[in-house]
Amino acid sequence: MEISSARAPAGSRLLATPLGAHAACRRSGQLLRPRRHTVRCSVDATRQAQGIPSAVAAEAEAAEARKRAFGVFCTTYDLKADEKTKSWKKMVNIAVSGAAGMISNHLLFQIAAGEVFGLDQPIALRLLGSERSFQALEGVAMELEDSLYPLLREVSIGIDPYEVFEDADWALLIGAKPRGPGMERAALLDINGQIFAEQGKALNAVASKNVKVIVVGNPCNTKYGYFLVYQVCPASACSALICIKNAPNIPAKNFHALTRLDENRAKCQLALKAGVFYDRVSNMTIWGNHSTTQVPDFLNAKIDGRPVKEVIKDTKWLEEEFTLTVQKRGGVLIEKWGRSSAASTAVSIVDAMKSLVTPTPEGDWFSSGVYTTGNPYGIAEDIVFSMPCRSKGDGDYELATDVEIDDFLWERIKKTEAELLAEKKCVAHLTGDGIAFCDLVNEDTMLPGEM
Ligand SMILES: NC(=O)C1=CN([C@@H]2O[C@H](COP(=O)(O)OP(=O)(O)OC[C@H]3O[C@@H](n4cnc5c(N)ncnc54)[C@H](OP(=O)(O)O)[C@@H]3O)[C@@H](O)[C@H]2O)C=CC1
Ligand SMILES: O=C([O-])CC(=O)C(=O)O
Repeated sequence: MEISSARAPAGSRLLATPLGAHAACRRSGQLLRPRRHTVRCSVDATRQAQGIPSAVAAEAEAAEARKRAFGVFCTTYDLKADEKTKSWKKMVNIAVSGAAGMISNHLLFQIAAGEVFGLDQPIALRLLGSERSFQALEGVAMELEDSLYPLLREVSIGIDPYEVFEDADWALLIGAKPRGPGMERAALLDINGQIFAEQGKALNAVASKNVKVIVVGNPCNTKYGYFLVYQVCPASACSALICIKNAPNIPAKNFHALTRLDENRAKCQLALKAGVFYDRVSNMTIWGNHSTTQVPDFLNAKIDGRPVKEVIKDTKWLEEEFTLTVQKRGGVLIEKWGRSSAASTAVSIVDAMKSLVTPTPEGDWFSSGVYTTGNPYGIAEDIVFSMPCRSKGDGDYELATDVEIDDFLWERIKKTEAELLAEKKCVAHLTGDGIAFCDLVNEDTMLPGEM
């Protein structure tokens, strides 16, 4: 294996039995100081080691695809030659930022196992880290190697989003810098905001033009933030808006801010109260921000196909305890765990992706933070706001129109909308909207992880 900043020459190719090529990669032993820290096989070394002539241009395409592969994944294989893989679909490229973090440590293994796309979908994982996390990222890639997932055909790691996002069909933006001791939140917001702006630009430049993007990272990480009650911090909807504005060639509709964890938490609480298993709860909308102003909608949600209010007649509980429990679930979890939800967040990312690649069950919907322009509810345009969505399973979605909004719900929606509009002003310098001005109301802008 070689670490190199140079691209594999066009027309180069790895031809080998799996272990042979791997050994050749490792034998090359040319550890060049990486400019971009992309780990890849040494194509030339492999070729030399195996006496393969340079004129193997026929396989250039395959070599191009494998040029950044890590470890065992730099071996060449022929999907079609393998009986088992003949019915497999075309490879899907999934880029993941924050790949050395806690959430990714759960998520990558679920994706590699086929839990999102099914057992006939080969997968390439492109993992984005940083100088700081690079060694950890190698550790993640090694664990993926050792897991021997049949569907996982490629893994590559790097720290340059322009390399890692190349041809990405999906981009899962999980990484966000945690705040260090003594660091001002505004400074961190700027640093993380810049990262989401850069990643938006990189996606715009090199990803598939129809890439689907799920933004998970909060631009102001709250891992340590729950100690600091008086400070404020925009959430992942804001990161998604920054990405959208920096990726003008990608349809804004393709960007999602994760609120599926909030939806799952709300379903669980309703099931608990009604004394039913959580698969009986449907039509659960989270409106608005992934913050403590989010609105878990008990007006439209159903239990066993009946309106929640017919099953749970305790309106006070629904309006107060249920709502607060969902809004603050992340914080309670941090108190117990000493860190923010990672496993359940990973599961909810799998759920969010599955909701886009499988048809939504008849009559049901799912929540996602999506771009509001053209929304039928009267929510402010040009923000990212969680709303009820339906998909035909083609990666796209439509907003559900068969929803009821009463005065109570509308009042809550306006509150979370006001927060998102205020957050938008805080990142104006990153969205092309002029000079940033931050006047967030502390009490209303905390993430679920902040108490
Ligand atoms: N929308 C939602 O529902 C939720 C969102 N979140 C948010 O998701 C984001 C990621 O959360 P999570 O994965 O728990 O965060 P982690 O703190 O585990 O990871 C965050 C970043 O820290 C760096 N890092 C992590 N582990 C290591 C390591 N061992 N060595 C070196 N660097 C490391 C990585 O950054 P890098 O590679 O860039 O150096 C990574 O992206 C956060 O912003 C969090 O607030 C969390 C829960 C729910
Ligand atoms: O603030 C965090 O990092 C945790 C978070 O978003 C949540 O649990 O919903």
